[in-house]
Amino acid sequence: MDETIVVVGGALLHDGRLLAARRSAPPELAGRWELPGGKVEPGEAPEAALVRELREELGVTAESVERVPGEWPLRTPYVLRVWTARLLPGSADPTPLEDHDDLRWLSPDELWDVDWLDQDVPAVKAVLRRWDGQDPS
Ligand SMILES: Nc1nc2c([nH]c(=O)n2[C@H]2C[C@H](O)[C@@H](COP(=O)(O)OP(=O)(O)OP(=O)(O)O)O2)c(=O)[nH]1
Repeated sequence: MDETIVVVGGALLHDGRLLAARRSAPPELAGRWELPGGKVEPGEAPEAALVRELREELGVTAESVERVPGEWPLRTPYVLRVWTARLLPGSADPTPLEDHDDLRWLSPDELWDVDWLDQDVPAVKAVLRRWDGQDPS
């Protein structure tokens, strides 16, 4: 039986930059940077969960674009899957409403300026590979 619970991460891309969010909780993750998102609820499509989480956490209206290949284990039973996403016309600018206390739009050459959660590092590398066809490895 598959008891995996998917955490969706949003690689929100805008004007050639990726949005990184600094967690404010729980204490063991606070201060580290991640892709905004959260747990998929029972019966919910991951793309819908991503749109919901981006609205709740950042106050934006966004849409998912495409799945970034790969899956990254978090603490059991969670796994991280990532979709690229974009802001829809008329969306508010992202604001750290819950779970985060800082946001940064990072250009490709700034991506490693922030202290990503360990488990997000391979996910961000996968995003970068899709982005402009670059391969950072
Ligand atoms: N959103 C997100 N969570 C991540 C990432 N990397 C990572 O290890 N996590 C962990 C942190 C949390 O333990 C878990 C997701 O929890 P969350 O707090 O963001 O999800 P949620 O909004 O649905 O939370 P809640 O309803 O339980 O409060 O996955 C990431 O890139 N994005």
